[in-house]
Amino acid sequence: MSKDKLVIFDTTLRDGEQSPGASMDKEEKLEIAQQLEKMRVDVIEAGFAVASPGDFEAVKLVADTIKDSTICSLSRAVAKDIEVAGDALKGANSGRIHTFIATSPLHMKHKLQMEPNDVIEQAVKSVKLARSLCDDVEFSCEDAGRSELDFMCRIIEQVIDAGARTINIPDTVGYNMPDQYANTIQQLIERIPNSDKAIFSVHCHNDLGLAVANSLAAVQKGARQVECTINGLGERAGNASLEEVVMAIKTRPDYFNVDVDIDTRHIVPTSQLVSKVTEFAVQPNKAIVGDNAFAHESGIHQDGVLKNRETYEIMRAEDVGWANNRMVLGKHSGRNAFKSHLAGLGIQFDNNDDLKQAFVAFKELADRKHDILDEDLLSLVKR
Ligand SMILES: CC(=O)SCCNC(=O)CCNC(=O)[C@H](O)C(C)(C)COP(=O)(O)OP(=O)(O)OC[C@H]1O[C@@H](n2cnc3c(N)ncnc32)[C@H](O)[C@@H]1OP(=O)(O)O
Ligand SMILES: CC(C)C(=O)C(=O)O
Repeated sequence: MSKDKLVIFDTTLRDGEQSPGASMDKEEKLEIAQQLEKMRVDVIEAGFAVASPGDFEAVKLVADTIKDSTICSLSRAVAKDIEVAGDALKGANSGRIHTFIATSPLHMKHKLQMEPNDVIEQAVKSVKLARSLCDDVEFSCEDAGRSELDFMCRIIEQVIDAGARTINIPDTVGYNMPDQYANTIQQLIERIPNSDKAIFSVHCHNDLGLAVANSLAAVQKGARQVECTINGLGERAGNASLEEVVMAIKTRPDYFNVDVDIDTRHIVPTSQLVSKVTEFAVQPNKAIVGDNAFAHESGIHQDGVLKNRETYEIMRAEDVGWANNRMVLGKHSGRNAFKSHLAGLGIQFDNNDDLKQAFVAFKELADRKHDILDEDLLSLVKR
């Protein structure tokens, strides 16, 4: 049986850009969008067109240039925002207006200062306006993670009737636990009478480090779009990371009953581009795209990987865009990796005693020095 497609919606250029210090100009956004298109991302949220003249120009440039991915602009449930988003998207091959309004009691009372029924009315009006400008409309219940299920059922049923074709359920403040969030998605799909007319989407924040876990749990309960960002960039602690979501699905086809179209070989180059443009370094131990994600320094691991990579690697470095996996010689390394590395430098040992002696000298050096370079090894062997 063929698997359902999971839509990958990248919001690096919108929610990612909301990280303090990560703002991008239109040329930078276009360069990243081109890389995302190459990777075969389904939807690229290029910005929030009404936010500034520069962001309008950026969304417009991306919409006018990118042909293979759908280009999206965010907008509040406010007529002007929606009209400006529609204007910016006019040149798109495939455009999407994404409109949102908060649905949690806290946000409605204190931030919007609106009655719940008025929130529903404004949402419906906004979706209708967006549909008059664009066939593809997404609606988000902001702070869905702290919203009441009955109220979300009411508003979502009505926005679907008004023409929204993607319904996004953001855990805006990263408050939910995986089973709780997945249960919300399942309940919404089961209880909303017209839920079959829309794709349910998830958008998770990482305040408790659960953004990817929550997104994947929701996929198991029927979500068919995941909103995510490269390197997990995003407001506060960030969003679900695209590379982690995609590689979880690719690596565990036995577990997930969905598939993604992403060409994963572009993941590392895209991560490096986003890091260069935003000047946000990627931590070395970051899954998939960190420098150490496919590096081994411990002797037992190195020995295993030399015999069979699968002993300590669940993915191939080459499949996500690294040139290869890496063996790093250091204080935890063992004789097998040491010997194999020196063989790569053209050095063979005549007998076991020579190897033993060189290895003892290497361990002494590794206790003193952080990074062992090939020059260090060569001079050590000469001695
Ligand atoms: C969870 C998220 O990531 S939501 C997206 C967050 N991203 C951004 O805010 C980035 C872009 N934002 C901006 O450039 C500006 O905030 C703008 C242009 C949207 C609005 O700017 P301003 O008009 O100066 O309003 P300001 O930002 O101070 O306040 C927001 C106003 O929008 C209202 N509002 C907030 N969300 C919504 C919504 N989804 N629909 C309708 N109104 C909303 C607030 O209640 C507030 O209204 P008030 O001015 O009557 O009190
Ligand atoms: C506007 C929505 C999609 C959002 O970014 C959030 O709630 O975090």
